[in-house]
Amino acid sequence: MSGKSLLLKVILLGDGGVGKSSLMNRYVTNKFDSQAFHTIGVEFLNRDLEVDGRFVTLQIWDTAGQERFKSLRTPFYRGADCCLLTFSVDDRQSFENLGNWQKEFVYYADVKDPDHFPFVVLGNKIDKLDRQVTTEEAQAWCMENGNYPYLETSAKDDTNVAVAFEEAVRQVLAVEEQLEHCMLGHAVDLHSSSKSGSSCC
Ligand SMILES: Nc1nc2c(ncn2[C@@H]2O[C@H](COP(=O)(O)OP(=O)(O)OP(=O)(O)O)[C@@H](O)[C@H]2O)c(=O)[nH]1
Ligand SMILES: [Mg+2]
Repeated sequence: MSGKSLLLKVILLGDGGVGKSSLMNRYVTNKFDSQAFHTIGVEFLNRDLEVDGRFVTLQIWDTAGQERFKSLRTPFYRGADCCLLTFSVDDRQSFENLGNWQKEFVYYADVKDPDHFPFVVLGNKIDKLDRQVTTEEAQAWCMENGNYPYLETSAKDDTNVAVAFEEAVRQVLAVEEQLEHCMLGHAVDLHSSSKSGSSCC
């Protein structure tokens, strides 16, 4: 892989047991453990990938979703480029907690511009038959809370797992391109005599 790889930090958040560790392990090691233990604190794994011609090293941070580990996970939110808000489609409470996870992230990561931060929402365990959250409800939540991309995954069956992490990279690159575009706009403005130029950021 090229030495010009971009390092991106993505963080997986969501209730205990929704499958964050399973998604990370499926993506990085292509393994699934049906008896996985709860995470304590945080763990991270790297994977190199290419998205739309850009070489990226994805540093995936997997956090402990159980409430008792809050103080162990929150110090690691800073510097994240993307946040994957994860719930399990067979666990309604985990879906209803998405807003709390979003708020916890924004607060502890000290996100300056939450409206433009790249969040991606994952509904995991779609292999399960006893669904408690419909695709439409999840899509509606994403639309109302920041127009976030929504993907349904199964770490068990390896459904959409790579697609989800690639979408995270796309979201980060899109924000980056927007910023570059704005900076270019300002640079042009500096040399422009027009005072009515519009700005995008
Ligand atoms: N059927 C099914 N089970 C899954 C899937 N993903 C994870 N699991 C199972 O759900 C349980 C919890 O998965 P974990 O990956 O440990 O969940 P977690 O979100 O990391 O939980 P914490 O570390 O406590 O925050 C384990 O028994 C997994 O095997 C999935 O896509 N389908
Ligand atoms: Mg875990």
